[in-house]
Amino acid sequence: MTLDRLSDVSALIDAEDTEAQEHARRMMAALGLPVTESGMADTPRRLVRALREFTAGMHEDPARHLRVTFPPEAEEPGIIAVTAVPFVSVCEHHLLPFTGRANVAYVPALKAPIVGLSKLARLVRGYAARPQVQERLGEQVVEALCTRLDSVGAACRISAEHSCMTLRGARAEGAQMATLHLRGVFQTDPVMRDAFLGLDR
Ligand SMILES: Nc1nc2c(ncn2[C@@H]2O[C@H](COP(=O)(O)OP(=O)(O)OP(=O)(O)O)[C@@H](O)[C@H]2O)c(=O)[nH]1
Ligand SMILES: [Zn+2]
Repeated sequence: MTLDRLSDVSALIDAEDTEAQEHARRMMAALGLPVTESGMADTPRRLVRALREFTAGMHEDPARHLRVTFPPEAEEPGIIAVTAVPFVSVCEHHLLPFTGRANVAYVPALKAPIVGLSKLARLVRGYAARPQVQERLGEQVVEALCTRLDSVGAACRISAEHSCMTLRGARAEGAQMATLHLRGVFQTDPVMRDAFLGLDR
């Protein structure tokens, strides 16, 4: 098959997922869902595709985005941050989506290279595109900023709504999970920590 058309690519992905679609169809049937009715006949395929989309980052290294760097623009690097980065993830317990926003910051070492702004957003969204728990997501973001960049500190604050808690189970509608990960100067210097926490106020 020549992959010169989007529909060809689509067909190839579906062919690879035949087994998953069959399992999805059986699961739905076992749940008593009317999977043979015309409206739902294509639902196993859509379900598998949706899960593929939510977990597309599983086999990639999101920290690769930090490889493209620029020379520093300022003598005193200070805090470099992106706030309100939106992301979608799926909790590893239920495979149900959780959606939220992250504030991400790092402080480059003196004269250390910096990264483009979008790479911080790509980092968050890349780690989010996996079965996750929010704690690990925040941890992975600061770990990457500390180990892949020449930085003296990194921070990540996430606020997210977990549909497994808000739409089912506890049904705590509107409840948000908040996590905060601080490393380096953000941990040792209260002024830096407060500056980070005050970024979107
Ligand atoms: N700490 C943490 N917990 C999460 C996250 N996402 C989902 N959970 C929780 O994972 C837990 C799984 O608990 P279980 O008791 O095994 O699952 P459950 O029977 O579906 O529990 P309920 O959701 O209380 O109905 C639930 O309390 C979820 O709220 C996350 O990112 N971090
Ligand atoms: Zn869950």
